[in-house]
Amino acid sequence: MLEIRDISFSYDPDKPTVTGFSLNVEAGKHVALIGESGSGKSTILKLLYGHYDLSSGSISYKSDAITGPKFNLIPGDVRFKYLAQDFGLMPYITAAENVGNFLSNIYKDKKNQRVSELLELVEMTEFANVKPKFLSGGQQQRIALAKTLALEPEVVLLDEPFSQIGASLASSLKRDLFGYFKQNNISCIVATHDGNDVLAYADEAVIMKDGTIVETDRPKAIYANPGSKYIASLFGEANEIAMRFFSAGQDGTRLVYPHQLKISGSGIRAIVKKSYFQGSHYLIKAEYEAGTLFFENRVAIMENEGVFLALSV
Ligand SMILES: Nc1ncnc2c1ncn2[C@@H]1O[C@H](COP(=O)(O)OP(=O)(O)OP(=O)(O)O)[C@@H](O)[C@H]1O
Repeated sequence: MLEIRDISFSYDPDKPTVTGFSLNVEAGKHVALIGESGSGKSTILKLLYGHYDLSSGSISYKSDAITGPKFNLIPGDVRFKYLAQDFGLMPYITAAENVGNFLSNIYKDKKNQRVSELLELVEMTEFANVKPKFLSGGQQQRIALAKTLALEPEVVLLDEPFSQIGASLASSLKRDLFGYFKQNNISCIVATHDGNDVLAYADEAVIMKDGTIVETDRPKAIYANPGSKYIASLFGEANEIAMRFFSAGQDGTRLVYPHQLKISGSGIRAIVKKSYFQGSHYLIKAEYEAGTLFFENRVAIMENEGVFLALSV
């Protein structure tokens, strides 16, 4: 088990970057670190890979301490693999050579077989002999993912691993990749600013803000009951609407996703401002008494048309 106990770290002594972060990750579990840009996700992954020395707290894997550059010349536990946002590929050797770069040349057949298997996993077989400098950003990212897995790590640390990969390929790649991790009992920690990236695949979601954990639970539980507008907005547009709009005299606010509002005969009066095509539906931006809100509708609505909105659940 990977145990992260109350760790703190700062790049600048006057400004803490990560404070009091604790997490346990069991073998084969998938954890998603989700948070806005600058919330400290990449820093956590780098600390887990021993890139920096902790200010306080401890990290251990199967009871071995993970320490920073003060204690090690080369960062990283050999059982871990870290995929940074900049991929770290070598530009002048082919995609296949990059993937097999860390594999031993003694068993050539075994090496070639492993490289082919990994290229197939990331759907890059046809680009095996192409150098990364001739590949697109998304293709390079897929090669980097394959390279990360070459040495059969026990724990993978992935920083925004799908950021450059188009939506259609990303969904099949995610299915294959997370399936592969489960099959091989590989623990995985993924940093992302988009909760939707990992809703289907993470066993646990850790929501980060300003270097601390604001919520941790199963993704389904967090999505259903987001706790704050910040958390809800990590899964897309979210409305925070005063309870009085739903029930006269009630205090407080309620977080409502756009798909939870529908046009009705009565309810919140709103004036439509814009309709955004989303494929299967339109996301409609409207103004109401308390500001702006978003709801979903099957068809576009004319600007300045008045509607009444009610909860669809
Ligand atoms: N090498 C560095 N030196 C100084 N400050 C840094 C360094 N790297 C990151 N920071 C700062 O630390 C904070 C956390 O950054 P970090 O990269 O961990 O956030 P993040 O959540 O991964 O963001 P993103 O989603 O944009 O990658 C930010 O305020 C950032 O500006």
